[in-house]
Amino acid sequence: MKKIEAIIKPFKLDEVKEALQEAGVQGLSVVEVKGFGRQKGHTELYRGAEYVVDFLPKVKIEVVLPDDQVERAIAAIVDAAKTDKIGDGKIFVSPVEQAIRIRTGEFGDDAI
Ligand SMILES: Nc1ncnc2c1ncn2[C@@H]1O[C@H](COP(=O)(O)OP(=O)(O)OP(=O)(O)O)[C@@H](O)[C@H]1O
Repeated sequence: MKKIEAIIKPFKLDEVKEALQEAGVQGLSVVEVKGFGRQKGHTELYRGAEYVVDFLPKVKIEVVLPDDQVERAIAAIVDAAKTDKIGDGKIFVSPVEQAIRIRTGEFGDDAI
């Protein structure tokens, strides 16, 4: 299993969620975050206003999925989240040791 953490522009959340569902993802978590990337010091548009990039509001999607779904999910996120402007976001992938579905007691891929 792997965990994908995708930090995206907030207005792209619905589109990315739908793309992930189409790619077979069964569940995910969303966290509101603030951050900056390499482009600090530049300005970025957020809801029609121009911000000097310090800490910009972003949304982080966390999804744990079987190894064989990772490539498809990444492609779905990139496709849905891309605007070709700075601040489009980043995707991080890390290994997950175990998952447990509390109600049923299932483990591993069966629990996702
Ligand atoms: N190395 C990192 N570690 C953790 N979070 C990061 C990292 N880089 C970027 N982020 C998070 O991702 C968000 C989006 O990054 P952003 O797209 O601005 O990166 P960038 O490198 O400047 O790319 P771009 O050139 O497309 O703007 C940041 O606001 C921050 O929350």
